[in-house]
Amino acid sequence: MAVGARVEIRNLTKRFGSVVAVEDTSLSIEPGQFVTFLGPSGSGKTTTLNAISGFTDVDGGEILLDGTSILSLPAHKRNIGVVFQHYALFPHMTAADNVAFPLKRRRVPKAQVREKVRRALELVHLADYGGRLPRELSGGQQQRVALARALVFEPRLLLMDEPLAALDRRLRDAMQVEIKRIQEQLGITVIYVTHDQDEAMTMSDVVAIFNEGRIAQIGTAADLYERPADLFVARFMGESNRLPVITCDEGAVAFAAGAETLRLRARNATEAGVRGMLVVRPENVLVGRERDPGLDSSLTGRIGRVRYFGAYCVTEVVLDDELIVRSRQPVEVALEAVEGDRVHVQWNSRHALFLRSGEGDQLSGSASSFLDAADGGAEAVAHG
Ligand SMILES: Nc1ncnc2c1ncn2[C@@H]1O[C@H](COP(=O)(O)OP(=O)(O)OP(=O)(O)O)[C@@H](O)[C@H]1O
Repeated sequence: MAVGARVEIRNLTKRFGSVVAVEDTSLSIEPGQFVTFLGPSGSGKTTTLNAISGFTDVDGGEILLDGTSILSLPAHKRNIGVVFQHYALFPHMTAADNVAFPLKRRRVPKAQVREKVRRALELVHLADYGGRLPRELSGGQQQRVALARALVFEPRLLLMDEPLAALDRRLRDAMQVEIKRIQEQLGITVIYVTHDQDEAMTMSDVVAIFNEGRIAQIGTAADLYERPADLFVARFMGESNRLPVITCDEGAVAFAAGAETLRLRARNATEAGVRGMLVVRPENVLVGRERDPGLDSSLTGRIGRVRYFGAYCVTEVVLDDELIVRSRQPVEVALEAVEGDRVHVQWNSRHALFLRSGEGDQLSGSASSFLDAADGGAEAVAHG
């Protein structure tokens, strides 16, 4: 059985002309870990992956596999399995011949090739499909052949670049489970690139959030969701309500609600006068006709759009200055309300996090948008 490789990236830098695709990035990956690179388009995920696989050269830094530099080795000598979004199978070769290809290139004796190909196809549940051409296989089956081909030479590290992006939702869910099963069965290290935060959250031991060629934060899905290091991570991981605020003193921020300035609690606010956002997840926001004495933070507004999703409801509350706060609650908990009803939006301050504005954040006064979803997620930011 293969055992996973340890991967060490130190101060990696890669430029394409004047574009800095990866900037001074460092990362340590433990043997057998499943690490996902998540981030917006153009943030450097693929370039980092390609630097590891050897498909791209680098301008600076070091990449070590089990303590040994691999940068001077050509891609095919690194012994790393790679799967891309587009299966890249040879169309004129059967599934079995496709899987055999890396072994033949490594001059593995014929008798061993047959046995290894059989085992690899079995691993991806395609034992009976070896004789088919790629065009005679579904998208999901082709991707499984690509996976078998990447695993057949028993690499200790597998790189996957959006391998499921071309598949439909149901097939993608099934393949996520398959990939996890295979990774756990083999014990190999996996680095996985995706745009899809659900995929990242369900599959990974560790998620690295990329932003403009750097890693903004690395941690478990729960770390990133519950303790985002900055506004970029908070916005990228899940949905969030974000209220533009300014800190007033320890544990409190000021929020301009129309003509009024309200004081809201924010445990992690320290010195006064810092601009930023108060971040509260929609699942921690309750909407009620009365103030709930158990919740220490409250704003008033009018019911906007209410959407029903079967298991839960999303209620939008429009504040006086036309900002929207969104609440997501199980249907039986959600307030039955009609558009225009006057209500309280409330939360417990232990669920509110103050995050200072960074250079890239939009903070154009109180009318700035403060509610959005991650890349490709739900809609809508500012109201009106
Ligand atoms: N071969 C190339 N030539 C020129 N610029 C490139 C090349 N490859 C990548 N870049 C640029 O480098 C930056 C990082 O690209 P990269 O493909 O690593 O991002 P990504 O996070 O993988 O994006 P996506 O999710 O869209 O694949 C981008 O600005 C991109 O335009």
